[in-house]
Amino acid sequence: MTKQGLVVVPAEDVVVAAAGGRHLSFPPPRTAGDSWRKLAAQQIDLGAAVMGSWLDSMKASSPRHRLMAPAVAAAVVGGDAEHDEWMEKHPSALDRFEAVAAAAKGKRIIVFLDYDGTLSPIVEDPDRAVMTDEMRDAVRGVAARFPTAIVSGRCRDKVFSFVRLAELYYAGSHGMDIQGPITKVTAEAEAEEESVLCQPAREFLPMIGEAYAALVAKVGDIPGAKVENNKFCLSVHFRCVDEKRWGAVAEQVREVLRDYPRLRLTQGRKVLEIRPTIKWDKGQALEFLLGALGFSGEDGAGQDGGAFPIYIGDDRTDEDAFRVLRARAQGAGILVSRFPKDTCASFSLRDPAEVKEFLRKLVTCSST
Ligand SMILES: O=P(O)(O)OC[C@H]1O[C@H](O[C@H]2O[C@H](CO)[C@@H](O)[C@H](O)[C@H]2O)[C@H](O)[C@@H](O)[C@@H]1O
Repeated sequence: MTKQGLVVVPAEDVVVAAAGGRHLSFPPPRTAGDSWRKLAAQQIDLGAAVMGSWLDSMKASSPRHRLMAPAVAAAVVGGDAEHDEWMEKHPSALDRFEAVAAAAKGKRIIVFLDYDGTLSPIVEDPDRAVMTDEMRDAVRGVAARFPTAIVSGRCRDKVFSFVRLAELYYAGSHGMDIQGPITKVTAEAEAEEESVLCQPAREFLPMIGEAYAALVAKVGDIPGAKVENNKFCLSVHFRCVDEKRWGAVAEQVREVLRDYPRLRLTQGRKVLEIRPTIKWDKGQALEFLLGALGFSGEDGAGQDGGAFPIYIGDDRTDEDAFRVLRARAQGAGILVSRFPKDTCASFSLRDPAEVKEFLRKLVTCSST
């Protein structure tokens, strides 16, 4: 974006010049230093030095928007060399499309799509994160050819109201609420439950409801703060809160969590996420869905020549799914990001517009 000779750089999404694709191996090598181990520490520490670490974590993942000239922007993120190096490890999935298609040949492609920041751009108001008709067409096209799932932190009904495609699988609440495609039969009210495939955190529903009420009461007075009920998890948004008051948000959330030791905190893009302590995340949801589609097991063996899962996501919570793909040495994890980030994904795309282009290419290549 250009404004009076300056580049408006959301530092959360610091932009550096895109490097061309000049990458050879498939999948590309893992980020140096196994930085995914650091990502495993994404659960925010509730122990000593809690407030400092919460706030540091909130700031580190959500730097302020800044106005910068391109050269300054490059300097801030370590210059083009750092970006080039990162792009070598996580090349553009568009530039490497042929390599991805070749690796998938003879296998069953299964597509997993995160919602916010992947199918819709990040916006200030979570209720307005709509998807364009063009994106919907692209997803519809993919779903007509390959099993396709939306895997989102949002509650399943909410994300369905944005996507509005009955033929997809939906894994809402960070994978804790999985539903299969809605058919004519399951569309009938009483049969809807039959399309629910997995809800491992059901027993937490009353507790989540209580914690939601407590959070609304606690952070409701902080201007800009917003609590979103995602059914099996909760989001406390601080995107619109003055940075000086982020500490107050963290403090209030911590107070509520003190009363609920069976709930834990993770962090997304300018959002604190409260969820049950069960070992279930987007990675487990990915494994569950692969199994439901007949591709369980480490080698992804099953029908046809095995599975080739493609997972596209932009957030820390998507790393759980990228890690599963790495561990299974299967498919392709694609991070949506404009700038270098620690990730277990093999490839990258810059933004939802590139995601749309990638999905369209998948459709075209499967039709030829
Ligand atoms: O797993 P996702 O589908 O990516 O959901 C993660 C969270 O996304 C939403 O929040 C994010 O997007 C909002 C709209 O662009 C933005 O305002 C917010 O700052 C982002 O964190 C959603 O509202 C959350 O409930 C999800 O957990």
